[in-house]
Amino acid sequence: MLLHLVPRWSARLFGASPGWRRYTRGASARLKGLGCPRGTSSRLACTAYSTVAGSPEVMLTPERYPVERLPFSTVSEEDLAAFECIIPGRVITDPEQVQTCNVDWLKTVRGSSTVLLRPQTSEEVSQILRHCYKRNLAVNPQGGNTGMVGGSVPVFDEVILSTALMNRVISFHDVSGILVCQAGCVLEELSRYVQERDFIMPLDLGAKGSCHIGGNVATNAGGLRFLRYGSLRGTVLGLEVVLADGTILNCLTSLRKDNTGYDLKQMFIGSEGTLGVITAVSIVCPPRPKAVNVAFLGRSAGCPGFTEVLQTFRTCKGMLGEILSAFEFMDAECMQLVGQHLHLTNPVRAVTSSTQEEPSLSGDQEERGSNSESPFYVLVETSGSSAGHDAEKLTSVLEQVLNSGLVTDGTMATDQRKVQMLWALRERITEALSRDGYVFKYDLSLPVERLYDLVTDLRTRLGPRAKHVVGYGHLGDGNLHLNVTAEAFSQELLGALEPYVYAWTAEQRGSVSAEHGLGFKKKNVLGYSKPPVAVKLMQQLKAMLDPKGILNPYKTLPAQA
Ligand SMILES: O=C(O)CC[C@@H](O)C(=O)O
Ligand SMILES: [Zn+2]
Repeated sequence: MLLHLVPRWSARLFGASPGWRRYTRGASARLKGLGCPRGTSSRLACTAYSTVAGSPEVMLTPERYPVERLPFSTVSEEDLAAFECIIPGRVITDPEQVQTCNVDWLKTVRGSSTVLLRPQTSEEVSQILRHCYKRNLAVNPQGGNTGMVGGSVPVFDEVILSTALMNRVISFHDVSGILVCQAGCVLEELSRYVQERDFIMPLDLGAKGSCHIGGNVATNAGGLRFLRYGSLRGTVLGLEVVLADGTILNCLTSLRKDNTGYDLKQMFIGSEGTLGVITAVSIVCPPRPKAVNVAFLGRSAGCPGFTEVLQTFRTCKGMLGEILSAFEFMDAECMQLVGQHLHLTNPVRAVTSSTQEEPSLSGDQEERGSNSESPFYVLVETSGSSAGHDAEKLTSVLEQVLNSGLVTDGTMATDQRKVQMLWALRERITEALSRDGYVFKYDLSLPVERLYDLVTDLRTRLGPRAKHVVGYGHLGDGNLHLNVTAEAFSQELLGALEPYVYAWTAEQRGSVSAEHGLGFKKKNVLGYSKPPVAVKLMQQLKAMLDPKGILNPYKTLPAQA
């Protein structure tokens, strides 16, 4: 039986944690002896949570959204027989198994496909697409199904083409760090594989336990290491892609420099399976940092300024230079939600008296802070090659931000387990939000100085209609994750959010999708971030590469008038 798991976000509760330090303002003189080398920079792998099967029914996408089925063929017995010839025993029609792949992990969209195909090779993908193309059957390529915008599941009855069994590492070069693998390799497994060889993957996401590298590339996923290692557009060196008509495009080179003609792979990176099916990836992996340190910082209430968060970022950039590997932020409502739904402990929450021990700080705790909730928290990570040197640098930053009053509380972790615990607070916000109710998600690029204004603006605009309006994200990349929760989906709330959020973003010359792509849910708002000429060119490219429009229809591009 096929068990499709929803994302395995990094998990674990805080427990007693000797070996990490808490800092409060004024404690900087005691910042000493930090910086044990860490064996790895990956966060905790964790238990998967519930499967879709057995959960309450998700509304069918065409019932919730205005979308018309395009005139594709429907899968016949003859088609199933043809698929069975291509991939014997890997044509899944059991409704329960297919159902899992019809629903996105956020449980917000649901297609009605009746068939799931599980090829193992590019040749098999090619034969499947050749058949679908001839028969005018629509295809939904699917990786780990961890997307946020409804791009990874069918809208109607598209054939689901899963990369789950395409999970072989093809080669790894231990001098260059170049990894070549099939598209269905799970990111966390690749991370483990390259770490054993003293490298790391250039990207890391909360969904690493389920997402596939092919899906990461197809959506141009950003994630938690973007600040340091940049976009997949830079780290992916080559791709193998099967085109809509079944042609195999082999651009799976491993060259760092190749200036011969157009860089075709870039067209498929971020195309969300609408231009071709990525079947293999060549990617350059950075050397594994010998030391990773994480500081988690907060501020006491009464100084709610986002300005101080920005100044802290500026200080970190200036003082940490090339070893700064992440600068993430979250607001107090996020912290409240990870506490409420996941029982994670706030490591810098101030307490009212010395009798209120925080178990997570029972080790070498420094000093208590004031007795209030911080309006913002930041997570700063350094990754470098010299443990002592890196810790010294981060310690100086902490001294600086504490002494200047930019932050009032902080904790620093040097060993892997504590680092993972701090990261869990940030990585598991998505999970906490989805336990809070229906989530309206926005993933925006904005000028950093305006990054939080939209959150406060929306709190006023929405009032009690929203349960929570939260802001968090990759501040170092100018990327805000604005999430609004409500008891249930509501057209009225959606109407209050959209197009308002998009128009606001466009006014700042931001992007309506910083890293999640457009998928099904955001395809009609592309025009807020791209001029009409660009949209038209994209539509022409789509028509050229997929003239029948069978690849991931209803996604990424607005329907042509
Ligand atoms: O759930 C979200 O809105 C963001 C998910 C992910 O991109 C993250 O950075 O945690
Ligand atoms: Zn993100």
